[in-house]
Amino acid sequence: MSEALFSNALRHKAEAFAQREHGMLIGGQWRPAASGKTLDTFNPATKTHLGTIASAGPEDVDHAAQAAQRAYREVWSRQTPEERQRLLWRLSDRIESCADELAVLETLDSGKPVRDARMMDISHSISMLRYYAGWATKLNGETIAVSRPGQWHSYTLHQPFAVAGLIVPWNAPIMMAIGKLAPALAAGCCVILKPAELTSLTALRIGELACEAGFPDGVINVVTGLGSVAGQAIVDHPTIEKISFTGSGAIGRSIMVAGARHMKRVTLELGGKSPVVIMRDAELDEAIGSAARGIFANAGQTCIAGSRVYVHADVYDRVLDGIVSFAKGLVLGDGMQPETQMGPLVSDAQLARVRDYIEAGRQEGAAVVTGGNALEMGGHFCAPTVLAQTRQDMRVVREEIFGPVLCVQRFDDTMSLDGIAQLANDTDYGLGAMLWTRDLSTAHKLAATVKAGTVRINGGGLDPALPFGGFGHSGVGRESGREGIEAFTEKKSIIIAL
Ligand SMILES: NC(=O)C1=CN([C@@H]2O[C@H](COP(=O)(O)OP(=O)(O)OC[C@H]3O[C@@H](n4cnc5c(N)ncnc54)[C@H](O)[C@@H]3O)[C@@H](O)[C@H]2O)C=CC1
Ligand code: BAL
Repeated sequence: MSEALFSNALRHKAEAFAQREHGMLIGGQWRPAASGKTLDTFNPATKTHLGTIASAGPEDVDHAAQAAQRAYREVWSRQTPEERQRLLWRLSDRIESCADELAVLETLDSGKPVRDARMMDISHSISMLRYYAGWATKLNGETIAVSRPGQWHSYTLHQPFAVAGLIVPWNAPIMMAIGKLAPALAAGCCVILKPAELTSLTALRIGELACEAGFPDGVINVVTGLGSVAGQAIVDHPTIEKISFTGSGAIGRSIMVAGARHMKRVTLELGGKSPVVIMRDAELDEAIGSAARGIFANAGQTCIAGSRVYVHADVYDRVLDGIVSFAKGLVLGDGMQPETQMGPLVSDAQLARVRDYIEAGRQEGAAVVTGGNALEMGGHFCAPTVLAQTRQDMRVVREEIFGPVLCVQRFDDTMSLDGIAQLANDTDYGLGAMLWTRDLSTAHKLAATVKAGTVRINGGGLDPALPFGGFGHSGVGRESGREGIEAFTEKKSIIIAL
């Protein structure tokens, strides 16, 4: 870990960027909103003003859509896959060379510890770009043997949407932006990226780096502004054929409905209420550490956070004690301090939401074993919280909290594996699940029955090559892997009568 990450020089550089007058990247030009409107962004650790961004309206979105259409027609659709590959790789190199600066900017805007921003968010983004750079030259169709051999020769092509709208949230701003930009650009789409209004700064810096990397004007457009205005205008725009969205279930549903008007193709990643199952034979120290990190990383503002833990009664006390002492030992603070392990929540609204959930848990009979309160530390801080004596019917167990709040329950030998799977599956969501057991048979049986897009057994993380997405209310479609790039294309069948 570079000591420079914590240097004043880097912080001043990032702050100077934040304080610049930010336009939006539309057709290769940096422009203010047509209305002249702006929005302010704040540092969640200190509540101090960080910068001002443009607040786009439908007119700006229309300019971006026109610029993207033009760029697709005149330039991008004529580029070779190898050229797309080269540009994606160059962008990854630019990001790598500015990795520390980007991490600091991400921390100042989102509150996450800068070490995490650098080692997870930025590193994963670089890997994602390089993974999809490789795909640009490999997105082949297939030759398909048909039922009329000798009469027909048939094959398929993957053809990109001309313009894709990428709407990303505030919990992992760079990672979410790159997770959509990389496959869209590799597939051959031009894009309009709309970062969350709370955390737009790194997307604007990525826009600059993309220009430096040599992406032609209009291929990457970055439009900032309110979701209800700029985001909605992207969803409603008739020539933006594809929407890739990550965020809340409520907005995801509204995008599905609004998108249907123009038959838009929609990919939705909508969060979860992911279960962690710890069997009696689990490697307990690892399971405890993983369960605690899983919910307290990024202050619980992680779509795949394991927020419900089910533990075998024989090891329940040890697991609960272990997670509670992990929570009590966490160093909270400004993400720019080297010792900080958990930062603030992104905003006052998010803190209020999390406090409301904790209060609802108390009212419904949950026991607050540790935490349960906001902290007067100058920012939107919430104590890492563990709730025991929780039941399946409680709101804290059923709804996504998106904060550092873990619900723990026990099961015993009277419960079959199917019963354990039913507990895990007793949710509208289905994004992730984590299983801890040394028994291979148990692991595979549970993995097959648990309703989740990603099941991890005894550890493991995310990988650009693995499809990522959810069952049920966790979303529609998959990102990453082959599915992630195919989602930015239409498949066409071609038949030649011989
Ligand atoms: N799946 C995930 O990773 C995320 C889940 N969430 C969940 O959502 C809850 C609320 O967070 P919010 O910031 O309110 O999420 P949100 O869904 O309102 O915001 C996410 C993105 O959608 C945009 N947006 C908002 N309204 C839109 C609209 N009408 N049309 C198009 N785009 C729109 C926002 O500007 C932002 O870029 C969180 O507490 C959490 O439970 C939030 C962020 C990420
Ligand atoms: N930058 C995240 C918090 C805020 O702007 O209110």
